[in-house]
Amino acid sequence: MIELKNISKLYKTKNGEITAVKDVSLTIQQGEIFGIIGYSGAGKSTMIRLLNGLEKPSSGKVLVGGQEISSISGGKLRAARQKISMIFQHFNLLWSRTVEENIAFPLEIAGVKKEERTKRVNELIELVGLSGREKSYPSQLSGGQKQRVGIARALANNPEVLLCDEATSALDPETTDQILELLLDINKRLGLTIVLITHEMHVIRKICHRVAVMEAGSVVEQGEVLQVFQNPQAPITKNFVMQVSGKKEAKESIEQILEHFTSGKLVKLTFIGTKSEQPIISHLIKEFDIEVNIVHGSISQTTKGSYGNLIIQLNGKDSKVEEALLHLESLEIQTEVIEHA
Ligand SMILES: Nc1ncnc2c1ncn2[C@@H]1O[C@H](COP(=O)(O)OP(=O)(O)OP(=O)(O)O)[C@@H](O)[C@H]1O
Repeated sequence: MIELKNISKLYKTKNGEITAVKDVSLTIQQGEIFGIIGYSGAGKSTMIRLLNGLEKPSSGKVLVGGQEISSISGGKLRAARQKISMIFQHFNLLWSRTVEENIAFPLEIAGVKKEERTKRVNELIELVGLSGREKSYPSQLSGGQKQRVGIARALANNPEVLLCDEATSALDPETTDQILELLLDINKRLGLTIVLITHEMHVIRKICHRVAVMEAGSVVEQGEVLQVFQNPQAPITKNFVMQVSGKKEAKESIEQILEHFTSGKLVKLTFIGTKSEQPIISHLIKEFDIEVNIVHGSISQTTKGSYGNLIIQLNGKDSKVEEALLHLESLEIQTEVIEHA
């Protein structure tokens, strides 16, 4: 759906040249949610502007739906950009227009007739969960509701690609989750390709299928989200993964328990892509007649299953504990005995 081939973008400034994007190649599949993560100045916004044709690359090619966005201009570019929509960190709504008038705006520009426009606006309001707020002004809405308007407006002309520019960075954690769930739902229902840029690994974990990590203009790592979480390579990726893995707390918990550790085995379980519905712990207790104490846990959901670690203390007959460990391995949960008394 989207292909970036050896893209570089240089800016000439008074103090010399700045390379905002350096030889980036990426392929984003149709229907995929693809995340680009990086700290401030990594080149994420420049990437978004290259993707929607607002900027031309200094070298390389940008293809969206087979069309080379980076080499067209004028009417052709405007037509191509109709397939690419965008939502923003600060929503960019028209403050003097109501919710329904904001959503109708791109339809008016596209010359859609009044009757059809009203029908489409109603569908979109329903889709983003804003029924009852049609006549409200943006100033009367919460941040989450404003972003819902932004999403509805972005979807008005049935785009093929939705670009999200730090779309949840201005929202509190709970509202962030609600908006991310809405994006996931829209991706599933409409098969829309979503590209999002963010500095928060939580956003990547929650909804992305694949991720590219950017640093100083380059993509330093890319891959399936679960794989990147499981085995981050670049130091910056390790930092991002730490944002959500709770590793520091785990270390402290282990140190604390080791001080008083007198019986059983202390085992670290690593879940990668495990189905969270499985009642693993209660099954261990019932089936193997052992005691299980949870010492520390940090398990997160990704679109491809659970990811994370659980540190448990197992007490019981040696043979039963061994059987329990074998059982866990049969469920493709990695086990590592950290300590035994
Ligand atoms: N129009 C421009 N002219 C000159 N330099 C620019 C321009 N746009 C971006 N840059 C520079 O390119 C680099 C990448 O900027 P960019 O805004 O793409 O990063 P970012 O990852 O989006 O960061 P942030 O989240 O802070 O916006 C920075 O060093 C920035 O100063």
